[in-house]
Amino acid sequence: MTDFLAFSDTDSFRHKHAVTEPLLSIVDLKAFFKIKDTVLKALDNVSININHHEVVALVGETGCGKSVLVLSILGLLPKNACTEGSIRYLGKEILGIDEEELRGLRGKAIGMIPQNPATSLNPLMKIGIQVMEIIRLHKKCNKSAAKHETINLFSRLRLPDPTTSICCYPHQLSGGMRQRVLISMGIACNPGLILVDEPTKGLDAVLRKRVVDLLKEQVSSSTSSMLLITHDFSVAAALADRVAVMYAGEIVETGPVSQILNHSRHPYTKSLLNSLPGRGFNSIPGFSPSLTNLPPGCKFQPRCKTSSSRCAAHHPDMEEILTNHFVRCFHAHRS
Ligand SMILES: Nc1ncnc2c1ncn2[C@@H]1O[C@H](COP(=O)(O)OP(=O)(O)OP(=O)(O)O)[C@@H](O)[C@H]1O
Ligand code: NI
Repeated sequence: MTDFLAFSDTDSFRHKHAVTEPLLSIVDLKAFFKIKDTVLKALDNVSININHHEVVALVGETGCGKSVLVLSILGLLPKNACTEGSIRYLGKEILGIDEEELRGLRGKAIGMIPQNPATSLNPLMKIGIQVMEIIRLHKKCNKSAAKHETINLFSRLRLPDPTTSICCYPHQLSGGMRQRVLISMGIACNPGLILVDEPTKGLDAVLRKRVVDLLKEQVSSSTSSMLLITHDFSVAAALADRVAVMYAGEIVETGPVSQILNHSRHPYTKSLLNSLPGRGFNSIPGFSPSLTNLPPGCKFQPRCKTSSSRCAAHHPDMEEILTNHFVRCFHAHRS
């Protein structure tokens, strides 16, 4: 626990370390699930940095490993998972640290806004109490100060009538309100890094815009960085500085948001963008490979229209084709 005292004062620690090192640095992260006699490779050598005050969007089809990446950062993977590699937060290794140290990290240094508002709140507890508990745990403040902060947070997130809504139970709230309660829990302690899993999933257009605006406000009014998982490129476009595209457990392209949206070089990213309603609605033929039986060579090759024999035999490395724009494709230069 002592090792992580630095996390309890993230801003001053961050100041000392200036911007010389990333806030979060993930290097060659692997995550496997053992299922009977087979091994499912959910993450395969994932490397990604998140810099200070930066929003990185992680996009990719269902099952490609986005949530597993977020859960591995917080040490929340189930027991049948094995991990290898390195995850450093402000220079300290956090992969494989013990539960007590993780508790000191979660919520305070790294906040999480989980994927499912319907199952992520305790149905038997008033929502105000659930938020106050996080504040009291990490800020070591008394009940009335935590209550005051919770009301402030709720009004910042425009939950109607914050002083009465803190006494509501989750079932008394609409889906959009529950989503805002989860956002308030994720940002309650002003963490250095906020992990946000599909914040707009299942919301209508109006609520989607409201949630995006709230997250935008949080990023601009604090020093937080964000790892944002989304299927929705418009959410990435509205919030992210950088986009990382995942396919079958690995990152295949990363770059500044405008570069990825307008000048992507990986055939998978291009196909994803072409499958958007505004860009032709062309679904990607074929399916993602089974993570228990991955093809040799490039994992996208079986679905790729521009592949060559080299792609089927060899696995491409990430290559920087323009400043800060990395692509895992032998043919990135030709497009
Ligand atoms: N507890 C588990 N045991 C076994 N396999 C798992 C477990 N959790 C996830 N997986 C597998 O790991 C892979 C990645 O799952 P993950 O939930 O990270 O996908 P995702 O990219 O978040 O998808 P979605 O967009 O649907 O949320 C999937 O093949 C999934 O079936
Ligand atoms: Ni997920």
